[in-house]
Amino acid sequence: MRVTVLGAGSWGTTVAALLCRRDHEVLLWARNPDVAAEVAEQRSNEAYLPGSRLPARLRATADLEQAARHAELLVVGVPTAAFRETLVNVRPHLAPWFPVVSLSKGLERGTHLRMTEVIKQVLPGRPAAALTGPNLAREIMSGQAAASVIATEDLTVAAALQREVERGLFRVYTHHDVIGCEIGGAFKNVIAIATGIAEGLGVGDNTRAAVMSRGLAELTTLAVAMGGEATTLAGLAGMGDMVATCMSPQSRNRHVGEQLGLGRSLEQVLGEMRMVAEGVKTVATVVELADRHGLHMPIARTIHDVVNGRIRAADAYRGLRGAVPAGHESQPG
Ligand SMILES: NC(=O)C1=CN([C@@H]2O[C@H](COP(=O)(O)OP(=O)(O)OC[C@H]3O[C@@H](n4cnc5c(N)ncnc54)[C@H](O)[C@@H]3O)[C@@H](O)[C@H]2O)C=CC1
Ligand SMILES: O=C(CO)COP(=O)(O)O
Repeated sequence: MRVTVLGAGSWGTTVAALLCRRDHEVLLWARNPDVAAEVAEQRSNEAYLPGSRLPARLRATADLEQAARHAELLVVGVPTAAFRETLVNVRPHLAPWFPVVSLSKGLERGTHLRMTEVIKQVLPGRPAAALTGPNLAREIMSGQAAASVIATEDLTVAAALQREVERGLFRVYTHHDVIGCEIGGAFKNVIAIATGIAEGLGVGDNTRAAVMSRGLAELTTLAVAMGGEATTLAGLAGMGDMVATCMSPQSRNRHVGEQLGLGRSLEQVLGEMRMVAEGVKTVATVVELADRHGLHMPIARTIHDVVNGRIRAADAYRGLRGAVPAGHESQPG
């Protein structure tokens, strides 16, 4: 099958390399022509996957029209801020009907839409799916075992996509709860910033575990309010991804939080990063959705205040002590 992957960052490039191992004809689109040339000619993408050797059969281009015309399956891995614009630009050149898979973990600013909803708006009539789970790109690129979820309402489509993506130690499960899976993937980035702050402030493991557990309660509450299922958030797309992102020094969101916890400014931290930390933007949408649904979300609201400079990270830590548990636990005094 001819597969086009849009976005030659760490995750888009990794998924493109994975798909080559499935014997697909994969074309990777990079916005930056230098990155496309490096992938095509040197078999590397040093800015995003330093030290990794890419498959010889992986092709790359900076020509979006060529990338769109190649596709019999479209995989979109640009940051969420560029997601709609990228789809609008490929739309005139796509053949009809084939499915579109989102790799991106975030929510659209302003509209509050999930990425599969953006796909359905811009490319109506096509099956839209999300590939999500605890999938730190560098580990998967180096061939370590990992599990992921392909989420789409139609399980026949999900099973077909599972067959196209799964390979070797990269195990793919199907899921019908697209809302739960996408909210989990987007919201865990916010909780990773919170655990990063805790890390930077030098707190203990108990505290980080508390932030993660209460964070899981928040993302479950929001997903259910939006029509998702609570059990989804207990799986790979919720707890699994949250644990990987909150614990791993490879996570960009956790890194942002850690640097804030060390007393640095958001501008400084983001200014030094070439890669995206989606949680920084997602948190505003999460708070707006919490307001719309009347949900108490102390961790998300606190991180929102930090990101907007209303409170310092050190004060956020004190604020996080007020995190109100959901379910059977009662509020601490
Ligand atoms: N890196 C990872 O381990 C994982 C990332 N993701 C998600 O995948 C998405 C992409 O992340 P990464 O590849 O890690 O990001 P990255 O920061 O490594 O790369 C982003 C890529 O998008 C390109 N880009 C940025 N703005 C653009 C625009 N306006 N138009 C077109 N291209 C643009 C950049 O040039 C770069 O090639 C994010 O939503 C992220 O949350 C999901 C799972 C794992
Ligand atoms: O989504 C990810 C792992 O599943 C990657 O997390 P970061 O974007 O924080 O690096």
